[in-house]
Amino acid sequence: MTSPAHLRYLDLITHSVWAALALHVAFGVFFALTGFRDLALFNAGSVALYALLAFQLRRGRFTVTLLLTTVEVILHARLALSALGFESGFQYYVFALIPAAFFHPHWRLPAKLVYLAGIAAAYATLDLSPVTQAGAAPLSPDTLLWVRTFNTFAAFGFVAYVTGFYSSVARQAENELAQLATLDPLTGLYNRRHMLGMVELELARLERSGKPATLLMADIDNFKGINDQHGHECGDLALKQIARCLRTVMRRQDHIARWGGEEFLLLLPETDLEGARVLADKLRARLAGKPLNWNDASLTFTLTAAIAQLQPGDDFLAALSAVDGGLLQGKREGKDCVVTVSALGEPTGPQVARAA
Ligand SMILES: Nc1nc2c(ncn2[C@@H]2O[C@H](COP(=O)(O)OP(=O)(O)OP(=O)(O)O)[C@@H](O)[C@H]2O)c(=O)[nH]1
Repeated sequence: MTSPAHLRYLDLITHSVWAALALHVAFGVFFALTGFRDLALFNAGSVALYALLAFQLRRGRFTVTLLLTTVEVILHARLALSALGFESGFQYYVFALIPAAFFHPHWRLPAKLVYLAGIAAAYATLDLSPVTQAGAAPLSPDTLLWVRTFNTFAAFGFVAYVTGFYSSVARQAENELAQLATLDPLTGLYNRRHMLGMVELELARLERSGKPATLLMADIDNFKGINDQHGHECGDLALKQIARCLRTVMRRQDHIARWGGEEFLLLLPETDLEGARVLADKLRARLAGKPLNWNDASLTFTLTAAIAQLQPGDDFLAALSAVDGGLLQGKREGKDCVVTVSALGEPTGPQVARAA
């Protein structure tokens, strides 16, 4: 039973118990100094309770902790209000119990609603009782103002802490979801779906600006042999390193995705064929210069690439199939080379270049 939600809640409850302990020490001293002996004694009992709860929380018993805390908060509020009156603001702490119960990771909604009804009823008895309204021995107006202000800030502070805690959890979860939706989990590069969105955007830009963009498809040579000889774990590590390598060579505005197993698609905005060829050679040189050390072996990689320039009005799928065809041609002609094709699929210029 150690799900992330469980661990998060345990964190929250642990911080809250320590905060409650500190608060009760402070109030214990205050009540002792102002002559409220009963309240000081109750605080001493509360400090002992919170110390015990902090200790047993290590075993993850947060339901017991929440229920005992609830009883303590309500009894304490009752006692303090009976002594000092409703104006002292000790009832505010009851509100701080609401988020603590609603974020409980194992309680279902009906349990939360029952709990909520229970603390609402307890609050109503505090609110409606003449004893807790008046208080037996009210403080001086100045002291009362200080106590109420302090209680307001402490209770609001707690609610703000819980809300902030869970809003940062929600933000983190959103970021993780966004990453899952856009990134390839192994290499951290864009996934195919996100790349299609980027392509759409770049094509729209290309239509407006008229500046060329180039598509570059790269495939690692003989990758099957890496898996077969050194295992899948080595293959995965190699892919990660290759992805890092490719990314360091590209410009910031270039886009790269893991298109398939050991196949990468790059979209290079404002880059013509000549620029793409230079980049492809840089990629090949960088790969050659970055061997992967695996056990006693030093593994070097080569890639075959195909490039096609996109003009305004070009169809992306046709260009994609053109670079796919270019790749096949490069593989047939010995790999470790760059093949230039037109977006319509006909080879243009020097078809296969090997200079690194
Ligand atoms: N470790 C690992 N291997 C992968 C992954 N995705 C694809 N592969 C492997 O990549 C290899 C691709 O094999 P092929 O398509 O024959 O390509 P190749 O061996 O690179 O041959 P050429 O492309 O002709 O040079 C297969 O063994 C796949 O299992 C991955 O995520 N991790």
